[in-house]
Amino acid sequence: MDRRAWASDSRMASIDPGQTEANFAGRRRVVDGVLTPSEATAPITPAEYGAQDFIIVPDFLTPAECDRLLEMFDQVHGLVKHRRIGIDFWEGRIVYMNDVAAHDASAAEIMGGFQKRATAMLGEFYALTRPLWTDTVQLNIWEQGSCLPPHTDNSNPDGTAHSTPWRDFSSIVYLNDDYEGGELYFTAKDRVLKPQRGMLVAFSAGYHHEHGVLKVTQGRRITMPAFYTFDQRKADGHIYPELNAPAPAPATTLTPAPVQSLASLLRPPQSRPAGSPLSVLSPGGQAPTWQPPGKWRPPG
Ligand SMILES: O=C(O)CCC(=O)C(=O)O
Ligand SMILES: [Fe+2]
Repeated sequence: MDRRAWASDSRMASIDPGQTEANFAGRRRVVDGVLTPSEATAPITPAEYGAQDFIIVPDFLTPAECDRLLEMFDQVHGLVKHRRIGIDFWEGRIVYMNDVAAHDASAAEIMGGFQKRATAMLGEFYALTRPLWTDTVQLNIWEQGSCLPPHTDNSNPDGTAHSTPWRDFSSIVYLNDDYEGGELYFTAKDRVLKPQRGMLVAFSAGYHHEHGVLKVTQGRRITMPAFYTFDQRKADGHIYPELNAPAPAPATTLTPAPVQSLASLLRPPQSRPAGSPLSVLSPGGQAPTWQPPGKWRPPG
């Protein structure tokens, strides 16, 4: 069964998730984070923000909210940046929402609250008819020189298996804009978006919204990305603690599976024993299962 669901007049109905020649052409324009513009390449101007088939909200967060999260990032990043997550590209660059929670519960609540707002916005904007779940919300650092080649958040260009195929939508909130470069480039549209502090961008995960981050040429770029799915099994238990409630054990179970405490769920994911069976985390098959933080797998 197709997990995805939207109204017949949804913007999604006219969005083709497959790749076209425009994707190939757009990807060829970006080499090592440097865009060689075509004659048609153009910025998305503020006057056009409301006219896109994806969400751009310039003032989603206030400057004070951005500052609070930037401060949290700086405090928590120092504590977690030496931890290995197993994905070269993202090593030392991710602060998870549960890292923030372990340090300051109220700041984590800000992240969770923003996610719920962004989820509701996606539901309304794309006239979705089934609930959408956030699978991770993070703070990311993009140091000078970093970039991200064009990609979708749920598929590899060559059709090989992707590490996060369940993702249906993505969002990014930009927490600062005191850097150079770091624009978001949409290959199929051949348009460039300049992030602004406090801005929310949210779009569908297929090739129609294939995107890359152009090279940060000066300063550091701090973002709050999140990814969404119709598949409740991938929902982040830190954002939806209600999903952690154990389901009643079936009457025939002689030795019930151990129920994981909230405190242990709040540990950073990598502190769970490698290879621990996911069924232990979701005794009733309803609670979310932890997934590796694969955001994007480099091609090949
Ligand atoms: O930071 C951005 O603007 C986009 C990041 C992104 O595409 C990703 O993390 O998958
Ligand atoms: Fe992405």
